[in-house]
Amino acid sequence: MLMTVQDFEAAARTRLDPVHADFIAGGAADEITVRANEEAFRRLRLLPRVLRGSTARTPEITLLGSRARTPVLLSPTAFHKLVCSEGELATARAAAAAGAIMIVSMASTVAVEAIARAARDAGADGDPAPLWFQLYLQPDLEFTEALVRRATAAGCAALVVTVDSPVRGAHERDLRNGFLDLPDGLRCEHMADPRQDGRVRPIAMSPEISWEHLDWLRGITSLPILLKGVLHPEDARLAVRHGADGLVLSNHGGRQLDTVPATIELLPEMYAAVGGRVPIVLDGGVRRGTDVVKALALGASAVGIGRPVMWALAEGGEKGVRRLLELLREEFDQALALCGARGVTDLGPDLVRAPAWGPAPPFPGAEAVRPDGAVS
Ligand SMILES: Cc1cc2nc3c(=O)[nH]c(=O)nc-3n(C[C@H](O)[C@H](O)[C@H](O)COP(=O)(O)O)c2cc1C
Ligand SMILES: CCCCCCC(=O)C(=O)O
Repeated sequence: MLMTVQDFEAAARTRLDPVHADFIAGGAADEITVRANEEAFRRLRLLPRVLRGSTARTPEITLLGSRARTPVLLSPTAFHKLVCSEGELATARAAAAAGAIMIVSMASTVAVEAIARAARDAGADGDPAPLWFQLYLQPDLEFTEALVRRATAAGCAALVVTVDSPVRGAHERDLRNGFLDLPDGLRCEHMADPRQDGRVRPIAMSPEISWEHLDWLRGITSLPILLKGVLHPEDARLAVRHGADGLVLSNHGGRQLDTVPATIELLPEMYAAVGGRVPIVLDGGVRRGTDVVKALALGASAVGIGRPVMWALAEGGEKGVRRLLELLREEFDQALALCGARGVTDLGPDLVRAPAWGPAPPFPGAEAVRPDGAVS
């Protein structure tokens, strides 16, 4: 029985080609950050309030003009057809049914126009949350602009610009497995270049990209822009100054620079840096409803999930992703109730306890300073 995100991971592993399972689960280099993301959530403790007389609870949020029935977003993940023949169409239908914002990856294996149609059709009797579109800014600005226009025309309500990828992270599992390209028959639909008879270009991850490119993007679109992958508080301040409307506090699920901190550990500092001026979406290691509560309590406006969506899609296609989103909603609702909260606005940092780090051990050979300041 599929009761937890972990169950989805185990079930997906039995269905997936092991090379593809590694592509999804893997991260950069020693995968220290991959593990850190989940471990950091596990280390945090919740301190609930009692006797609050709360009855109706609502998980709803409005984020940069997008209304959603859950604070759990689908972070952008590439190549859904690798794990399910319907690919992003299945994911979009499930997200629409759950009223969850789906961030379409620029590296999707279905075009954004078709994804948007699937979401609209699936959400017809409900209230589908809008799609957002993720972008790697390409040095070829004409191509980038055309893609922004396409996503906008398809109805995407925000742009999520991934900024943590001046080069690709060292995905050592993929290198060992020889997984260097999509299998025949699959392609990144958005990289087909109309100026070159539909030839599919590689996605450029370019160290040339700078704040000037963001300024350029700000000038060509009125959609809200979120920057995904800002980790340094000074960059968060710069992002606000350059007109970003939101941040996705993300370390790319540990797939770019290994050994960066867990995102949940960085959240209080990032929240302080932006001072509530723009919303923060956090992703990386969110696996439980209690993780959602912890992130929102520490200042996130919403959270994103990456790998769990791929596992659910591999396990059960559209139905699998629907079940995943439902189980996270149930867990989140139960955690809210147990915290004595009615909704996201009742959550604050007073509900979270972090373990004390304790004093760092002295460097080998360094003089030890005693608590009274004396040097031994
Ligand atoms: C298989 C896979 C593909 C991904 N593709 C993209 C992508 O195309 N663009 C992007 O910005 N991030 C991508 N990411 C990163 C996710 O958006 C997200 O930051 C990360 O998965 C969150 O961590 P989690 O997997 O622990 O939930 C990908 C992650 C995975 C696992
Ligand atoms: C060269 C294609 C890269 C697609 C982007 C996928 C991604 O971000 C990942 O983490 O994997």
